[in-house]
Amino acid sequence: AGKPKLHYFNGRGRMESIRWLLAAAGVEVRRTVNNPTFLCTFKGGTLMYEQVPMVEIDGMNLVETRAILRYLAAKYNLYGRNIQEQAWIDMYVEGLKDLSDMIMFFPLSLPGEKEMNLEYILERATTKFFPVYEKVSDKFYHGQDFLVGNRLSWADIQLLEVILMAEECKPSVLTGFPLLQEFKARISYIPTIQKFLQPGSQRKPPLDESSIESVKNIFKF
Ligand SMILES: N[C@@H](CCC(=O)N[C@@H](CS(=O)(=O)O)C(=O)NCC(=O)O)C(=O)O
Repeated sequence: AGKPKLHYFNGRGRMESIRWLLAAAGVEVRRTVNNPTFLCTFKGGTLMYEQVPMVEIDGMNLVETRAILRYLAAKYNLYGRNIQEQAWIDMYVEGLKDLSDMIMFFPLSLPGEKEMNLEYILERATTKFFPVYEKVSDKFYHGQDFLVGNRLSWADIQLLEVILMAEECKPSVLTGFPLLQEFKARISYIPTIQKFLQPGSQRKPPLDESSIESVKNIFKF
């Protein structure tokens, strides 16, 4: 089967977690189609909700970010060995989605709300979410290196992505979470992930003012 083809604008947004998962699985992608008129080129039913992200893979035009992520996690053996492990992975990735959504939409904050929103993000990250993963990490001292089933899964990849997003908000955000600091170092050195973290990979930079304008123009909001 050919390489997956990603359809999205040339920025992070909802597609970034998909790029992470494909990169961690060592899957090369065909060039991302980020032509601002792409929504129009798919009229007529081949783009289910006429929305992106859309990933062309295995003869399908997959849409809906969570559906795409689940398909890729299962396809590349990153979704647990059984339904119990899958449930643990789901609990971790859905909790992480709540935090990553806050950070993803932060650049779109109204001018007078940026400081308040950032404060809320950091408070949620350090009091609600990171303590959960720090506690889970405690088992790392019992010979386990990963969140679920003692092997790399979608949950580990998503946690690393969100840790780096939170550090972009506040570089010292992991102070007080020594096990998460070790987790970050360990997962970052997995060869496929280490390559994705190098310049020149498919990884996108945080949204800046100019890319926000282009997103608003493409999606008319
Ligand atoms: N639930 C969908 C939402 C997708 C979505 O809203 N996509 C936006 C682009 S973005 O918000 O992800 O940048 C879009 O295509 N909007 C165009 C439209 O809705 O017509 C998902 O998770 O994939």
